[in-house]
Amino acid sequence: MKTYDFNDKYIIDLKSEMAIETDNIQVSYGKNQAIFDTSLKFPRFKIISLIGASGSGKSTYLRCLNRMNDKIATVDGKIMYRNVDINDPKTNVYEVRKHIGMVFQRPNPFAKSIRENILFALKENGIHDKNELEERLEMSLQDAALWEEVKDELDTSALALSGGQQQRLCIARSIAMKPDVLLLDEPASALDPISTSKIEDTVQLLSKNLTVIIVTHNMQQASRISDYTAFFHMGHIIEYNETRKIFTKPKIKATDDYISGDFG
Ligand SMILES: Nc1ncnc2c1ncn2[C@@H]1O[C@H](COP(=O)(O)OP(=O)(O)OP(=O)(O)O)[C@@H](O)[C@H]1O
Repeated sequence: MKTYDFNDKYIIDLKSEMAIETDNIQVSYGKNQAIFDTSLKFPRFKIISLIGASGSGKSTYLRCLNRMNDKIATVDGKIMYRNVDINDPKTNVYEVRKHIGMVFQRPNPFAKSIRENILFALKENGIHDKNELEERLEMSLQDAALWEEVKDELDTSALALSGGQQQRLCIARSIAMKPDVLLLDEPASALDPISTSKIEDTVQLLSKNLTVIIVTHNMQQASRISDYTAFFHMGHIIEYNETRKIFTKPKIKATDDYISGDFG
């Protein structure tokens, strides 16, 4: 296995308005440190891919951004969202997740109707106005490119949908809350190429209104859809730059080896 100097890194200096940023994040599972000193800034209305080999820490880092590691790991450092450190234990985690949504690798709709999958969390969060609920239902399904396929069967079970449709329903469920940031953990890895392409189109449309941070193993996908890409290696951020530059002219040898398949 090749070894690389973790101090040899390049992080782009971004100046635009940020949706969320992390300052010296460290994550440990018991004695095992999975993320070291990671400071990254994610600009508003952009798509950012997190890439790296299996076990490099991409999902661990992503999960920090809406406090999904709270019960399984120790997370030190700051995560700034709207001038608030959301990693502070005093910050209400349910409030955080209203603004920073997440969709996982495997579609996980509730065993309820398509309609209730969208409306459940809204009602739980105190939205009861019928017009508002109907509006959010249609808006989120439209934005997740699912409306035309399901508008006549909103009261049938979500579990009857195909895997790709279920994943778009999970995206719709997240965006119905009108989050600022959407975290996607390999959302298309369990899907066929046509469903994958629909998810990619959806993600690109969504970035008009929110910031998307996506973990992907698929480098073509990262280069097709993202504005910026962050490369992780063994828990260290090695390179963060415009996607075009990462894939055409990486500045760091480890990144170059990874994207050219000459790694490990
Ligand atoms: N729940 C957990 N408990 C203990 N260790 C974990 C847990 N989740 C991840 N790890 C460890 O943390 C490190 C980073 O794993 P992580 O899943 O974040 O990497 P990844 O880059 O997302 O990998 P993959 O691409 O395979 O999903 C690995 O050493 C992994 O074994």
